[in-house]
Amino acid sequence: MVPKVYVTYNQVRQTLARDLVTSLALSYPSYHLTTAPDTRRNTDHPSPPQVHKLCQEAAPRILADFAPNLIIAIGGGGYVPARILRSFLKQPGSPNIPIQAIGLSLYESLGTTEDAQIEEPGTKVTRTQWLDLRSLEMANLIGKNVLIVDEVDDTRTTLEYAVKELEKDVAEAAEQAGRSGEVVRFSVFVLHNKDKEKKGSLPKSMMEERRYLAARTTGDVWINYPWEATDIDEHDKMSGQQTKE
Ligand SMILES: O=P(O)(O)OC[C@H]1O[C@H](OP(=O)(O)OP(=O)(O)O)[C@H](O)[C@@H]1O
Ligand SMILES: Nc1nc2[nH]cnc2c(=O)[nH]1
Repeated sequence: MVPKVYVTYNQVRQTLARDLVTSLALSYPSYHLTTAPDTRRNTDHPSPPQVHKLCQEAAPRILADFAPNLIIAIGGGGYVPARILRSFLKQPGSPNIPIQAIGLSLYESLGTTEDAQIEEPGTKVTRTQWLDLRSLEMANLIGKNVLIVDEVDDTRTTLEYAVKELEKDVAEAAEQAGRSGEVVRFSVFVLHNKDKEKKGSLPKSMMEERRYLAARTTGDVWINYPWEATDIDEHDKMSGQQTKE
């Protein structure tokens, strides 16, 4: 059998860039030419057990400090971490913490980059699903603790939108119920927070009261989560390579 050799688009791009710089350097010897650092070159491939363990590790702090009565998962990326987390937050003798979902979308694969896995941020957050805050169950939330879960905090645009809009809607619902003095205490959990300049921001009180928790802080790398993989064996291979590196 002929062995398969995998060459990624990034390797091809890097090789072409290096060759171009070499030939330009020959033509323009008095210039110092070099390839610019490619911040998008790096990708991360957390494995399913790694994702599981990030949730497990965060659960005691979430229970102790946030004590959530409800989890709101930001779909699609927040669904899986929220569900895993629920198992670790389950207390003997108490029911599971319910999960509600909101659907927000900022990133799309436009198919314009060479690396089809890396998506481009859009310019605005689109609501694809929202909560009915006038419902009886939601009215029960007034005065309670709500944990918002997403998988990644990149530019923070999505989280800013989610927190702002939820706070606004909950305040309206509380007013309508004649309970405007009672607030909902929102906290945030993400698997990964990228250490970069953020476009969005979260309420000062949330940060000061440490109601924001990221299981890991990473560089500005594109993270390929296992639930997005269309070839899980390939994803598994990439995770394995990273673990060895
Ligand atoms: O910090 P930000 O720059 O806002 O990016 C983070 C958001 O981007 C992704 O969502 P996406 O818009 O891709 O939707 P999806 O979860 O349905 O894929 C991810 O799930 C976060 O919600
Ligand atoms: N899957 C994934 N979605 C994102 N949305 C914003 N940043 C990321 C990322 O690094 N990975």
